[in-house]
Amino acid sequence: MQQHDILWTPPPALREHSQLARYLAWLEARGLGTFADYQALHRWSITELEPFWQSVWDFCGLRCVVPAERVLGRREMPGAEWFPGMRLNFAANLLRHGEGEGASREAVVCHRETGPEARYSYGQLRRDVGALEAFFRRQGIGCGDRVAGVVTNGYEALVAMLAATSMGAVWSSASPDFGAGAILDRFGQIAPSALVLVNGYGYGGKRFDRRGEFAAMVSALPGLRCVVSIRQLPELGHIEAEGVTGWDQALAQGEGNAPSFTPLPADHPVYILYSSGTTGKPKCIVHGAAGILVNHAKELILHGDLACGDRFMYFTTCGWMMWNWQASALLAGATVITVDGSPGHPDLHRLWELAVQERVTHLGTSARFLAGCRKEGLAPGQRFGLERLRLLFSTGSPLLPEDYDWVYRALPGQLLLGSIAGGTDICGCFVGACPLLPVRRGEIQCRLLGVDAVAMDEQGAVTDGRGELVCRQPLPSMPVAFWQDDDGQRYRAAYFETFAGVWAHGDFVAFTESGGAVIYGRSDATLNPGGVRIGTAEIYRQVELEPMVRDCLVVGRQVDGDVELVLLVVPADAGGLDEARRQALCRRIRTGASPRHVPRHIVAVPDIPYTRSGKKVELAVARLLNGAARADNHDALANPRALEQIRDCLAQAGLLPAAG
Ligand SMILES: CC(=O)CC(=O)O
Repeated sequence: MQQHDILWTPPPALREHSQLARYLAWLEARGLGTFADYQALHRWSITELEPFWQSVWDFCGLRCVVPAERVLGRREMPGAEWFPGMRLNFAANLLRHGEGEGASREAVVCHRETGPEARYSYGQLRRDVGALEAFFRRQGIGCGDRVAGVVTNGYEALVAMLAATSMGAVWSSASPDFGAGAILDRFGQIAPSALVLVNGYGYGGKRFDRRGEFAAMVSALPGLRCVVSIRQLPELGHIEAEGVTGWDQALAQGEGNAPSFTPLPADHPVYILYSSGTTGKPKCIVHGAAGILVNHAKELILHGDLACGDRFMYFTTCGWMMWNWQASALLAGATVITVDGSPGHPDLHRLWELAVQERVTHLGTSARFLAGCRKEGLAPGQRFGLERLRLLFSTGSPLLPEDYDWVYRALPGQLLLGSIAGGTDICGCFVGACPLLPVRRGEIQCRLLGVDAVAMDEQGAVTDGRGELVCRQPLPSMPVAFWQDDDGQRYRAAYFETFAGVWAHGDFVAFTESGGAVIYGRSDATLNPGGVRIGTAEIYRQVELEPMVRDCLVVGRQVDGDVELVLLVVPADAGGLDEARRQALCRRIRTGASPRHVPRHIVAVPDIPYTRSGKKVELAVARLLNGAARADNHDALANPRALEQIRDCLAQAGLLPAAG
């Protein structure tokens, strides 16, 4: 199989009846345009930004109380002004399908490691949102306050977010497996007035009691006016701290109240998300209501072909923006199936089994999970059928061509594999899935509608080759601000310093002739041996195919004004890394990529460090290798010990600079 070979073509049913096909007919019927193909539609969407985004709003039936005076006021970046004059409520839009007969439709199904599954209708969800909002208001929480959650991916997290955003409070969440330090690094900056907390969580068949640490954390957040505690571990009591109310009690106190759905300006903050914070305190990224709504409607309804009656399950934690994305599936009237704990417990079949049991139509996971399934030789299609699955999303890191092959070998051929990429910064995607385009091996299908993305070389010229992923025009879901960044200096520094006036995302990318995209890794981790720019994913693509390798990471070591590549490898077995294996790895890299990609050093290590949302931590290792005394923020890592182990291995290999 070659890179870019077609693995899937849209069947006639999608070409005629998908939401995107209906949208095309809708545009034509309204005289907005007739488009021969997706590329023509995309061109229109970036040349006519205002009619395009208005058409998404209208086609998806989004609601506002006062319409906008126009779609775009100021259009310069940073600072583009979306939907000036509009007044709307975010939660009202997510719950709009729960009205009238919609009340009985299933809204949320929760699968937990720590208890039986639970099902909730849209009617129940609305009632609980109204009750929790009323409870919050009685505690003096209101518009503009921050409501923070340390919660698992389940029903309570959705209720709390909707209750907060219904009254105009800002929702921000972390996952309970974060260390208390990592949570305080985040919430300590935004000073929440309310905190919703679990007493512990289950992961991989084990139960983790977090009451002691979380009680201490409550004391370290002085602005709190109320704390709601969830007995995620039902055999344990609530967190013992001042002002704690149990979840059921809080709902009982507010029972009988409907959500207020307070109308607010388009840029009113709804979410605060965080950068990974591996090299310092996480940045607090503030997202606005209308921007998230219209962008998620586009991504989920048009690109994801999600509709009322569909069943949507994304494996995520509340510490990753894919949770916020998943919540927006309610916008389409879909049923959201939440899963907590480990995707690999009791084994890697868990997600596939749940997908069958819950008749899931849209399943989302990470490239790492799919690679794990390939390596284990799973064949979920043969084992479970999975005929209802229409779309499989993958993100978190670039999906290997071999994993495209695995998907179309091991899963039913009808499904669209939607590799998507963007991130926390836009709480969405620049490139991703399209039901009207073929899926090509190793390639993300397209630039999304309304996204004017190109690759730029280091001089700021658009290139057909590999370059920095930039977005040349504003997107509604670009952040409205960073928290406590009144002059916008940190915001500008994060995206607008590489090239003036355009958003540089920090990914290293190439767009293909057919309009698809291949991501080669983070651009700040690109390697420059002999002046040739190499994306880290180009090397992972080769190395991770070797059965002898369980995991790997590559970084550049500065030597005499040049860079030499250092490959860290976690061997898959007790065989370690002898000379024959090293040579085999080098051979594969040389033939699969190029001689330039071959590492100068290969070092065996016990583990590779990951962020809490599952990304390899290249920068912290590079800093270590190039003389930083210590990585800045161990709390940001899922497995901080890995960094210490790597330091020891690098020292043993004589690769660390002499102290002093
Ligand atoms: C959509 C994404 O890009 C998600 C991520 O990888 O963080």
